[in-house]
Amino acid sequence: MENLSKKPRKIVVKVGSNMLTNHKNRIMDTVLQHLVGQLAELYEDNIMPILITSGSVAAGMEAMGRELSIKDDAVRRQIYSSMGQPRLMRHYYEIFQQYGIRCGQVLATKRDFSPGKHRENMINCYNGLIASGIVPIANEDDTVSLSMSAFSDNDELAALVAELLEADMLIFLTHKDGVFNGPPDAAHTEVLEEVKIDEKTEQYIHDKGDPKTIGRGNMASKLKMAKKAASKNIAVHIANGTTPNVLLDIVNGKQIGTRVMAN
Ligand SMILES: Nc1ncnc2c1ncn2[C@@H]1O[C@H](COP(=O)(O)OP(=O)(O)O)[C@@H](O)[C@H]1O
Ligand SMILES: N[C@@H](CCC(=O)OP(=O)(O)O)C(=O)O
Repeated sequence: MENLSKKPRKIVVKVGSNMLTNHKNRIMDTVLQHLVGQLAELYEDNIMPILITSGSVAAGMEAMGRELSIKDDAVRRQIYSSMGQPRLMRHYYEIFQQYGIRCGQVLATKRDFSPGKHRENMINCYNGLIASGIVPIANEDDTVSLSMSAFSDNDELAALVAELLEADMLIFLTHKDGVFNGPPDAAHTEVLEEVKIDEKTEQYIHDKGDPKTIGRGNMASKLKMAKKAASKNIAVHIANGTTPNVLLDIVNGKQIGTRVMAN
């Protein structure tokens, strides 16, 4: 069992689209309530959560349906995320408000992390929010991201933010219980408790994610980004976001999901 000698003060939590949506691709308010309830508990314990959330495209599809007259896939994503992002934020804003906690939105493209003025600007923004007691909620700015300035997915955004802020912990919450040693839904496979950064993890990846789903990442990208952050001495975990109290249990050192560790 992990034994944290002191509790982390800054935790980046990344939430994937598949965890937030049901099989009809509708955002599940109960999942958001459970998530924000735990973030609020951390906040009250003087641990600042920084939330990286996917789900804008899903929230846009929920409102528009899939029947857009526009056929270009890139433009369709722009339209869905443009409509969906404020809907997603409304959910978060209202739930955080129930706990008396303020939250603010940070949308970024990869250019915002390039060294120099952009990066400084990003750091100032996060530090300003954190110093003001406002929980940052980040997503990729899908409406303006061009492929050359796009993150591979929000797993990359989460790792970059964790590094940028020198976070103590990075937690990827997804809809699987962690990294499995084979196809996650097969009877004989189980969750790996630990993965080391120099371990050959390709062998564990069963597929590249379901192309029909609305997210963009997959377990391969999560592992790559998890290893990158772990190599910078950030404690990294991958776990199922719908497991009761998963965040609080991880922070309190309980073995849950997969921990990605430096060697
Ligand atoms: N070894 C593995 N362990 C866990 N999940 C895996 C593995 N190999 C492939 N996957 C797939 O990776 C997907 C998780 O990534 P994804 O759906 O993109 O999550 P998110 O929306 O949280 O970013 C799951 O659908 C799962 O089927
Ligand atoms: N930025 C997109 C999500 C992109 C993404 O990385 O999705 P996911 O693989 O579900 O974390 C959105 O808000 O819909």
